[in-house]
Amino acid sequence: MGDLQIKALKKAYGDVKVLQGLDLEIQDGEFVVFVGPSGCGKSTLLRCIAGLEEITEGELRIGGKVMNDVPPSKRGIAMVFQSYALYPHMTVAENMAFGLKLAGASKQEIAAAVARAAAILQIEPLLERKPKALSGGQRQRVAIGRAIVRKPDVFLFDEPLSNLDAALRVQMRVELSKLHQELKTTMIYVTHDQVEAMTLAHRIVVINRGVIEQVGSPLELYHQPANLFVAGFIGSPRMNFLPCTLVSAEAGAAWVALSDGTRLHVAADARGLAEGTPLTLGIRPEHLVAATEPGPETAAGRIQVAEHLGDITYFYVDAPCCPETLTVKANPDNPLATGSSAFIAFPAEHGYLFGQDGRTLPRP
Ligand SMILES: Nc1ncnc2c1ncn2[C@@H]1O[C@H](COP(=O)(O)OP(=O)(O)OP(=O)(O)O)[C@@H](O)[C@H]1O
Repeated sequence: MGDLQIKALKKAYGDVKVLQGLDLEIQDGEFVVFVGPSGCGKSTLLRCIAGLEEITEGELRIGGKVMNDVPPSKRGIAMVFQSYALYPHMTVAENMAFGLKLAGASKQEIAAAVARAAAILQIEPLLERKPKALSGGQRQRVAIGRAIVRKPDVFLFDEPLSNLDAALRVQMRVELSKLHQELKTTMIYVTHDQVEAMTLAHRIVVINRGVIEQVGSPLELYHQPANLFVAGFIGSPRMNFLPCTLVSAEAGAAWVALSDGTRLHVAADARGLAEGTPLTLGIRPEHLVAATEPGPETAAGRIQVAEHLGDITYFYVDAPCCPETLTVKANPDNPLATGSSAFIAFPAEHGYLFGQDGRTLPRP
């Protein structure tokens, strides 16, 4: 069975603590994606699961068995790397067969497994070629095929698509999703590409500095980020953050003042915090509204750059209410242009307030 339990897992290289005591459960058949900024420890966690790195402290179970001291080949896992790691002197078929051959499988078994994987990945016409005669996307398919033939309980993917061009990434992403639907095997996938994480995962694990910040479905993380870090990490372009102070709080609603004095109403529960408490207001680009005329609760600004992408327009707005440039996602028929004055509205129901500890204040 491909279920995993990770308990208080720590990994250190000498004095460098890379993973700081992680707890995580993964169900059999789940597609789980680890995301986080460069150096946060996501590959290290994957390599600890694979057995390529020793676990410093804590416990890893796969299928109920403690795996801490079990060698990689006995863990029931297969790993696909960014670099493909194919043997250049072997054909595609030989590359795919190699692991089974080492494990002592019969010729018939090997042939059947290779044929099945080749059919799933639609690489039958390539079986007799050497890796150098394949495109990047085809090589990655062979690397995945090599993992499939081993019928692992758990697939581990370490940024498998990052060497491919944008169009091929999209295509392979869809294929990986289909592959998972077909095999229904647990998949654990590391990426720094948010779109990959959002589209592939049942659950995303957001890691930051060796700590899990939040675990949840893509839309949970998007709509209910637990803290400022997750709010800023999930979603592209990023959520806008504005420093503000608390003016007053009632059940499910707070008034805050931005740095230019603009007062806004936000659907968040700030009761219990003192007036004047510094907070951060977060609001996503698609929820800000840029208008030509002022309205109630609008802040004045100027459009620094308007990017017209056809189906949508992005406005980058400098406004005294915010030290950072605001990003506004607008309809293409919005008449504002580079250099225009703009009035930015912050619909209360779409705002998030973050406390000084970075945690999201409760929302109604
Ligand atoms: N063998 C090692 N010795 C010392 N430090 C290491 C070693 N391997 C990794 N690290 C450190 O551990 C941290 C986490 O590395 P890891 O590769 O897991 O990050 P990551 O989140 O996968 O980043 P990226 O997206 O850049 O690959 C980094 O700060 C890295 O420098």
